[in-house]
Amino acid sequence: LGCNLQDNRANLHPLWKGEIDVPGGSRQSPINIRIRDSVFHPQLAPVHTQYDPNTCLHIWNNGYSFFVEFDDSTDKSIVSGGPLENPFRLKQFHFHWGRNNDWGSEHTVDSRVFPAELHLVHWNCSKYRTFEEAIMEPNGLAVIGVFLKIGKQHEKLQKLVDILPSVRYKDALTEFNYFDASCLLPSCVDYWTYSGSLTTPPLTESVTWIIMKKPIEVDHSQLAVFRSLLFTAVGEEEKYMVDNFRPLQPIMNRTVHSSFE
Ligand SMILES: CC[C@H](C)CCC(=O)Nc1ccc(S(N)(=O)=O)cc1
Ligand SMILES: [Zn+2]
Repeated sequence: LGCNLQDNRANLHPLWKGEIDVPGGSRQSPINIRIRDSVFHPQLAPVHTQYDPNTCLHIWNNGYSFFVEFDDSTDKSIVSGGPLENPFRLKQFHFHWGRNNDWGSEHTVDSRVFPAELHLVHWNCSKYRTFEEAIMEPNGLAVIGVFLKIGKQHEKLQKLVDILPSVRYKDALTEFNYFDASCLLPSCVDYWTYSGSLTTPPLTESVTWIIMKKPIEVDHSQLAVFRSLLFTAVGEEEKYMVDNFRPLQPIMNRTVHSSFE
């Protein structure tokens, strides 16, 4: 009971003026993944991504993160397998990161925090007609989460890092085409999966989360460029886009399943 008797003042997040907890929410994200509490599911096949680099459209700074958006009018870029009954279409990917390398991820693993986390956002095109419709449905979205750790430079990510200064301000948008998002996935196929929510408004409980066990490596200078972005629009008092992660939410009566033993 302690978790939802939290002092609401403690939940006021600098990014949002309102409360963080959705009153009555029973499957909110992010959560701490306790490895020893996760349940191995032998039927959980590897997740299969098939991304067409030509479906990449643009990058935009939406004031929370920067979104790399894809053309989701066809089935050219999809994720299937794993816990998913049918293919889901890639809509966008984005990241969450900290003001330094000591924190920044949304999910944690046995309370270990990573300096950043990538989210590849897909929607259930077999059941719903649009992304906007799918985000309101309990099985509408599938988000692949990938942890980032500081290590060697991620060469394929550099193409994205180099263009970030062009979306420094909130609402800036720049054309960005031909990017293969699968280069951001770790080589290890192991993952955890659980039912959760969007981690920014509208916080809807519509996400099947697929959290990859292994992180990808980026170097500190690449993350430093993420931190040069702004939450604020041109003409506003500049606020660096950092710490754009949501606090951990109560697991309530959910089970995290693993695809590996
Ligand atoms: C009015 C609704 C609008 C269309 C939704 C735009 C959108 O994409 N929101 C979104 C997506 C992913 C996450 S996360 N961080 O992966 O859980 C959080 C928020
Ligand atoms: Zn996210």
